[in-house]
Amino acid sequence: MPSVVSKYVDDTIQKYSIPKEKLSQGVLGLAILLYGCKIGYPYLQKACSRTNTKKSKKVYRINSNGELSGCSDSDEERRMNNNNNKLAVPNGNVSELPNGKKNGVPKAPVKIKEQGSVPGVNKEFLLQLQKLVKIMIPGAWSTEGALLAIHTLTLITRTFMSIYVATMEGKMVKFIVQRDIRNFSIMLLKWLGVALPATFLNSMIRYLENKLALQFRSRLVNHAYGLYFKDQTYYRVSNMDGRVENADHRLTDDITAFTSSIAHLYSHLTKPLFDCALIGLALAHSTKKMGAAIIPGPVLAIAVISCTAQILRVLSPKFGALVAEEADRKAYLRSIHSRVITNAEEIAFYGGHKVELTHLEAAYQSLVSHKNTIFMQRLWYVVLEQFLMKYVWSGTGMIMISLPIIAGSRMPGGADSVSDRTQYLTTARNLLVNGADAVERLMSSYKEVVELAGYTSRVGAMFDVFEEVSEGKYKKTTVNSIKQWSTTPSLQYDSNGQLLVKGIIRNSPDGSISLKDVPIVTPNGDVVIPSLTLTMKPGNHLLITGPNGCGKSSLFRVLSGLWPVYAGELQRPLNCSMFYIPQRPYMTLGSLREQVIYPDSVSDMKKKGLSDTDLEKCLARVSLAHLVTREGGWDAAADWKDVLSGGEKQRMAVARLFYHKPAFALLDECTSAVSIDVESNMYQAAKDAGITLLTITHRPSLWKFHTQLLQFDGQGGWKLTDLTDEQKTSESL
Ligand SMILES: Nc1ncnc2c1ncn2[C@@H]1O[C@H](COP(=O)(O)OP(=O)(O)OP(=O)(O)O)[C@@H](O)[C@H]1O
Repeated sequence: MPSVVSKYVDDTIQKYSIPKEKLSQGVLGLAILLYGCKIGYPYLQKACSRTNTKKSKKVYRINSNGELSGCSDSDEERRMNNNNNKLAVPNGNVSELPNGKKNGVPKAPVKIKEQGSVPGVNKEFLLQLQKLVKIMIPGAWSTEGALLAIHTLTLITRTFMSIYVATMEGKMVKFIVQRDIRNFSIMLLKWLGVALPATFLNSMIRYLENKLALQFRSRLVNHAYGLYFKDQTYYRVSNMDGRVENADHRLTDDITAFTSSIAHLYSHLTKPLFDCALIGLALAHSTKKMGAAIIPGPVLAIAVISCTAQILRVLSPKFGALVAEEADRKAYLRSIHSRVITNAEEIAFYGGHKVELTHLEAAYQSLVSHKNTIFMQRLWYVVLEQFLMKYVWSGTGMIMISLPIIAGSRMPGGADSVSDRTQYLTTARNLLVNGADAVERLMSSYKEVVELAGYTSRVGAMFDVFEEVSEGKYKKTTVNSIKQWSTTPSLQYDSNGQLLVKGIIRNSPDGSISLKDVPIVTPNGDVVIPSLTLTMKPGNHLLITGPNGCGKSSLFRVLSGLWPVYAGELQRPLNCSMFYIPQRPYMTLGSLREQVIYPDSVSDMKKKGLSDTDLEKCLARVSLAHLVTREGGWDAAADWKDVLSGGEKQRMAVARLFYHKPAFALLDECTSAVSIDVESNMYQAAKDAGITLLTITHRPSLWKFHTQLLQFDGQGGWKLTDLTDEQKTSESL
């Protein structure tokens, strides 16, 4: 491959009659040009380090005018100490309650940002980018590697074509001035002949850029989904950890923006670099042909480019941080929309549309005000950029191309006829326009690089959090006061006050569930129960009671592995031996069949050798057999969340129990909307199927199906007793 490229370069040099001995001078010009870029580079670095000196825990707030403003650590600390105004937004972030209204509209929530660096072009950005590139391009022989190679080749070919066209135009003008109609006509035909491949190449560049972006996106999305759906990470990211808010937005919009940005930047950076190099050579050749010295022109250009780069460096806004903040606010607005859609019925019953509207308006206003800030900053930056790059550079270009004409005639061997000068001027002007365009694109790419840093920071941070969370490393801002009994000696904290996961989880040898000195601790760090010790053997049906918020459901979360075992030892059978049914039943997408077999797929069902007749029996046990005819058969698909009533959804969830037949059923008030007679039938059927019940309930009618009673007192205490026949019958009454 390199030999092909070098042969092509050699051929081209020969074709454009660039004398080989003069090549070194061209390369010198290029080196000076690159040196200019090197001068510009510290500008990037300094800009970043300036940004990074502001690493402090920055708090953004929306003031009463809906504008964005920052406040210092001390401001934030003060607010952190004042917990009265706090509310936890759904994703676990801490927000400030609207403590005042302006025109009846509450202030938008104030988000406390994770401590860390502000996105910018720095070492962290390069490391994150490197990590992401490794995911997007797994190897040189991958599809992405091949696409990248073709893309690069297309970009180089396009540059050669631009030089060729510029030279042709120069010759055409020369033939016009010489009144040489024959040669002019031949040249015109050649020029038209080149137009077709040139336009194809332009379109190809755009096609390859889009194709690359999509290919990168697919790689990242596959990698992200792999992490997100590994070990219940999707649950832990939003419940146990507070660093990634609105993971849905990061998985969709942010990944798309990142991949489009990087694919665009690749062509936006590489093509101008090729352009600069090859156009520099061609310009040097034209200048030499005029018999003028090569050096003064490029030196002048480098000096001007360096100066303008310095000016732009000092005055450039922090686009990376602005873009990251914009993505944050978009994600927040989207999450509020999703809440309205998810809870539409409840909101409609309450007539809560005014409150929801004010939340939406506040979130939208916060996004609009931030966008206005960006537009404003861009306005002034683009004015400056355009002035420097269009006018200052054009003036410099005029001087550059006039120098050989003014000085050329005095040099021995310089071409000096009017037609030669015209040809030189046209070629040089075209080359210079292309070259200036390339340098302008390089300079303006800085803005895009900084924006890319914003997306990289969001996508990279998301992957880091996914990886850490799947390893059980959580970080969450805890604002609740730790309850008194949290000083349990078994809990261990690290130097940052984060709880350490020190408990042991083992497979149970005899198929029972047992806890030994296991505390129940919420993701906020609250210790709900300091230490719990009990054993549940198959056939021992356990009833769990206690006041609201005492930790009943939390016990199930620990048993299912959603919450960590911070201390002690948990022995449990394999996860497939336990089946959890929540109070709010979940209906999946798909057919009626898929509702019963969830979370199995139809192919899992076939592998198990089960048929629709078996499923019908499952439905019959929860008195739902009529659903098959009512809904139009097993393949009927609907939005089951809306189609089924509350009680029907709960019964459907219990029907899954009869399909999966686990050893233990963890029933969390899962029949609260089911009539008492059907509920009793379901419990009896479950026991008859050999399923051991662990039931959380406030209904006395269910006591008779159990053998043991676990009572929480709401103060961290608990009591485990056997249920006597007398208790069962008296409580059932
Ligand atoms: N995801 C969470 N993040 C932080 N705290 C939580 C979370 N889930 C539950 N908690 C807290 O843990 C405590 C116990 O909650 P749990 O759901 O176990 O109560 P419960 O006994 O099942 O109550 P109820 O009878 O009302 O269902 C409560 O104080 C609750 O606020």
